[in-house]
Amino acid sequence: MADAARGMGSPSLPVANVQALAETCNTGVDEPVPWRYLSKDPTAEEVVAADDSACAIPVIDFRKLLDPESSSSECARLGSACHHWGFFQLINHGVPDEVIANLKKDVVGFFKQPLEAKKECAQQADSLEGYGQAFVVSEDQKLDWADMLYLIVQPRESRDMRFWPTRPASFRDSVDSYSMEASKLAYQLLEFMAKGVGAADDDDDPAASLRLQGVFQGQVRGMRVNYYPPCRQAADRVLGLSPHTDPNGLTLLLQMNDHDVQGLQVSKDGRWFPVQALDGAFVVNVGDALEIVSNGAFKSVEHRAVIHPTKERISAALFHFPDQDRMLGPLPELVKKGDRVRYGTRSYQDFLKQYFTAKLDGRKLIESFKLE
Ligand SMILES: O=C(O)CCC(=O)C(=O)O
Ligand SMILES: [Fe+2]
Repeated sequence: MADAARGMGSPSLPVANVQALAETCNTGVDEPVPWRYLSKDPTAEEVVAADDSACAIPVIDFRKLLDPESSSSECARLGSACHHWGFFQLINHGVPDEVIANLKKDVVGFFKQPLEAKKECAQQADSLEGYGQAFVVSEDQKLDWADMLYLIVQPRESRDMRFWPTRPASFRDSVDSYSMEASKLAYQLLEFMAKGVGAADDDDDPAASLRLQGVFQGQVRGMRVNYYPPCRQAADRVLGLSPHTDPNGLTLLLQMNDHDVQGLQVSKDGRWFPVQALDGAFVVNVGDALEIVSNGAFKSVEHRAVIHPTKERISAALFHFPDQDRMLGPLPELVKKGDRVRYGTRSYQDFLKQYFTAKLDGRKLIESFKLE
């Protein structure tokens, strides 16, 4: 069931461990950053000032979504955020602080271990699951300044425990609780997102919500923990994650460090908007699959991660995949009255395979779904 989401059959070419490389480069006097990591040209791009709050991605209050008094106006804000930004921050989401704190503690603890200990969870030759790097498909491709730990976390029966750390001792329990809670939240969010589309005459069309939730219910969740080491010499020339869209439906992202180190940037109108992740909030984004099923009402937007010169950053992305054994196309319930069907219908498994093997820039793959 989870093979396509594991990147099975589409492994990444082996490259250096970036945390170890960064230690050498950051401490060595004359240790240059290898050219393959110098992918960014700071003079050729526009980045909006981080402190300009008027430009920030919208903040959605989950409590207001639940409250009948405020639900419909907050749903409309949610729909608008998903359409115009493809991103929002979610506050008052109800995932217990303790569950998040335990995940953070154990994820940080995992990356603190010596390289040899982390390598006990190393990727194997046939998939992307485990500790390593992703999306390296050619020997001359530019590389990301990051390591990752990628695990299929739900449903339980699709877990491959070979890749799950045993240290810190509570790591597995923490990921189990977190992935359960966050998956429940994502399922509830989908209901409000369907309402936010306003596809039916009646905004509260339960058929649209149920249909959208049905695409994701009980399906695969993958958690990718990104470790971005600092880069003293060339922070403005390297990228932690190069511009991409997520191939799944909905992504819930948690920053593991406090707000003093930020790194996520979202593309809008040709400019990069830095995200100031709020402590305890989720950064939520729409992936390719959700853009397709919503017939473009929600946008899967390009984003990237930049690097701090002196401080590490860690984030955990929980990817919610749609049913991998079915064809993916716009849901009739989500095609607005009077609108045309804007995306084709194709095998989602083939889509994922292409995503994992081709390293297509930005929105190239999702654009290929669009009908003229
Ligand atoms: O680290 C971040 O802020 C972004 C992570 C991300 O985009 C991903 O894992 O797909
Ligand atoms: Fe992403």
